[in-house]
Formats: sequence, structure tokens, C-alpha cells
Amino acid sequence: MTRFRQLMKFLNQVQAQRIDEELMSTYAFSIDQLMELAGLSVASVVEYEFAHVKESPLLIVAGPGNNGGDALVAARHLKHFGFNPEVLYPKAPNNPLYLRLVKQCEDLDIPFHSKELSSSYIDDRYSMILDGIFGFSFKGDVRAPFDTVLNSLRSSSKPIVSIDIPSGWDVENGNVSGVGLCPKILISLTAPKLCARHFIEKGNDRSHYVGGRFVPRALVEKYELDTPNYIGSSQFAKLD
Ligand SMILES: NC(=O)C1=CN([C@@H]2O[C@H](COP(=O)(O)OP(=O)(O)OC[C@H]3O[C@@H](n4cnc5c(N)ncnc54)[C@H](O)[C@@H]3O)[C@@H](O)[C@H]2O)[C@H](O)CC1
Ligand SMILES: [K+]
Repeated sequence: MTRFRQLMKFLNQVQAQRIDEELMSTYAFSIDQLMELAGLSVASVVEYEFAHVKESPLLIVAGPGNNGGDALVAARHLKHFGFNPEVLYPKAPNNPLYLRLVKQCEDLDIPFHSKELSSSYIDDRYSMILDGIFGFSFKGDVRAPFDTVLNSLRSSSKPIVSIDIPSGWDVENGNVSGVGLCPKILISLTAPKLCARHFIEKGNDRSHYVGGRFVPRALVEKYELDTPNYIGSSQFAKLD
């Protein structure tokens, strides 16, 4: 796997949301397409980093928005990759897109949990945690039921991989509340958001990836994104 120089461009919250909107208007993508590619990137990074613990169950925590949708897509791909994913879905929205993703997972016999799991249960059962709770639309103080979910994940000793934003972190200012997760791996989608600067500062035992290989050149130029040169068919790039 080739490493890439650290990207220098970080998006604020409004830019991240605008890029998302433009992809689905000007550039004619459907949300299903973007989510499928985002979730595939995430699953590919997990496969790359955790292939050695494939047999143990892994815990995928899905939130109420599209970050949670990415997590559900990743769960499906990981099952096809030979992993043993289980999904914690504390607040399942009644939205046709997410209902389809849940059905696709259930049809693969992926177990779902709706009630918070204790940190001791997580530590005993799972090899790692995939955090798809909140992404770039998170704002304000964490509301129930996710406050207690974040508490038990934070108390667990298992490695956390965060999709796009470490959940509980302010999208621009990082873990200012102190209630956010402390991931070992961050997978930024499209481009890193401003909070990723604080993740990088934490040091060498952290890995930062970028995924979401769907950004047209005109959008890269408009927002001056430093998207990596993905190698071959790879769905992610690891940043230095
Ligand atoms: N262009 C891309 O890179 C793509 C990224 N994708 C993923 O989509 C998320 C952003 O999704 P969005 O639905 O806009 O928002 P979130 O998932 O971050 O969450 C919204 C959800 O959360 C609730 N919420 C917000 N703040 C709080 C709070 N303080 N307490 C409790 N609940 C909160 C809110 O009510 C909503 O229900 C991005 O990060 C990527 O992961 C797309 O999948 C593809 C394109
Ligand atoms: K997240």
C-alpha cells in the first residue's frame, strides 16, 4: 500500500455539506451511490487493518444519519469479506434508504442490537469498534440515547475506527466537550474536516485514511481539494 503525503486542505462544516449537496445536484449522484462507495472504502480499510482478527465479531455502531448509513453499507461488505460484524443501531430511522440497508444486512444474518451494550460486554466479545454514529452534520451536546452509547464505547479498551468524524467531536474544533471517542483510525470521506487536525496531532499510533473515491475533477478544483492519487482499484489512501 502506497502512503501519501499529508493532505493540507481541511473542510469546515458548511463546505463539507455543500460538497455533499453539489454531488447530488450538479453532479447527479444519488445518495445510495455515494453511500455505497463511502461504505466500501470504510470496509476496505477495516479489511486492510484487521484481517488478522477476522474470526472474532466486530461491533459496528450506526447513528441516525448518513454516517450511520455508511456504517450499514460497511457492515454488508465486511460480511462478504469474511468478517463477523454485528450492528448496534440505537435509533433506527423509519427512512426507506436505511430500511433497505438494514434488510440487506439482515438477509446476510448480521445480528442487530438496539439497546446500549456495556463496555465489559464489548471488551469480552468484540475485536474492534467501527464508529458510524455522527458525521459532518453533528452539532451541539450529544443527545440521548447516544450520550450513554458514547460513554460505554469510550470506556471500552477495544480499538475504534471512526467514519469521517470521531463521534462526539465538534466537526471543526475537535473533542472540545471531552465526551467524544478516541479512535485509533480515522477514515475521512472526500477530504478531511477541520477536526482531523486534532486527530493527527495525537501522534504516531494513529492512522489516517481518506476514502470516498467519487469526487469529480471540477469539484476538486472548485474547493481546492487535495484528493490523493488512489492506486489502481484501491478505495482508500493512507496519509503520512
Ligand atoms: N460527500 C461525502 O463525503 C459523503 C459522506 N457521507 C456520509 O454522510 C455523513 C453526513 O451525514 P448527515 O446525514 O448529513 O449527518 P450525520 O450522519 O452527521 O448525522 C445527522 C444525524 O445526527 C443527529 N444529530 C446531530 N447532532 C446531534 C447531537 N448533538 N445529538 C444527537 N443527535 C445528533 C441529527 O439529528 C441527524 O439525525 C458524512 O459524515 C459521511 O459519513 C454520505 O454517506 C456519502 C457522501
Ligand atoms: K463517526
